[in-house]
Amino acid sequence: MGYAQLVIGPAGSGKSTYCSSLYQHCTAVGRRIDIVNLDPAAENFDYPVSVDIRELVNLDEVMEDFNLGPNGGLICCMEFLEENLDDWLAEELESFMDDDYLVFDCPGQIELFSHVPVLKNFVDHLKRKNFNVCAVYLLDSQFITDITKFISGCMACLSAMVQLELPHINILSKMDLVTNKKKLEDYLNPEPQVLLSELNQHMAPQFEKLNRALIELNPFVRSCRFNCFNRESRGLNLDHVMVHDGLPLEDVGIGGNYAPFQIFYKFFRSYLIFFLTRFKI
Ligand SMILES: Nc1nc2c(ncn2[C@@H]2O[C@H](COP(=O)(O)OP(=O)(O)OP(=O)(O)O)[C@@H](O)[C@H]2O)c(=O)[nH]1
Ligand SMILES: [Mg+2]
Repeated sequence: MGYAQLVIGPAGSGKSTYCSSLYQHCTAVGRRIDIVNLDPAAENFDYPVSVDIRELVNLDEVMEDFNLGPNGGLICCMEFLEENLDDWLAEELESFMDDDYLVFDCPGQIELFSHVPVLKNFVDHLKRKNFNVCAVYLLDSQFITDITKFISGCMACLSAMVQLELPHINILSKMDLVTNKKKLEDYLNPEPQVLLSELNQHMAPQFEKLNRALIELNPFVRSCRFNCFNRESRGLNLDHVMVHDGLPLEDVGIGGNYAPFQIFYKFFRSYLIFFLTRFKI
């Protein structure tokens, strides 16, 4: 059985920097990891790249050939990767041993973990190849400067969790940039009622019912738990995020059973759509 970590999160959230810190950490403790670049648009790396999607597909050529912009081009590249899972990727993965630990540095297009099924199919492929996979979701610490930003960041995390159905670890990145550390605890393991009252304070009264429904959604509140990280890796023991090789994942994120999440998520989505159409927001 091999081990894999999918590093995801919005554009610029610090995924590649995190991969590089993880690489340095593992080198320092004498543990081997291999980093796979899955971002066809990436140019510079602070870590040695073991497998590179750019050897399979070239973003500039795709944009030119199909007359696409950078985001459309990237999705097209990822779909090409999906078509080549059984040959190109399978061949690349063959060289890794049973106990190897792979870290996938993913592109930041939010579509990839909201509704485009490419990453999900990619994960399923890894599982079929006997990899034990977890997702590490990075969210920029600027999301905690304001409760409404924080909630939208958490909803994006939840969307990735529900899509990928993987053991999931949330990490707030760039913690060195947080100036007001006083309220940090409130965000790392938030109390639902505190979130609710802050949301109500920051939003117009017509949102109160929606805010309550959101906070009462237990899985949603659970998705709001975060670890901290900055590029000097202070504040997060990086061993913690590699814990899924053998230890119970429930300790670090959400465990394997996603059925309740999906039911809640679907319920919440219909509630949101109903609310938005009913009140013409
Ligand atoms: N201050 C500070 N800046 C950081 C930290 N981590 C990353 N950055 C900066 O944030 C920017 C984006 O970092 P990347 O690691 O390239 O982010 P990414 O998520 O890989 O970006 P994409 O691949 O383009 O989606 C860079 O300028 C980094 O130097 C951190 O811990 N602290
Ligand atoms: Mg990157």
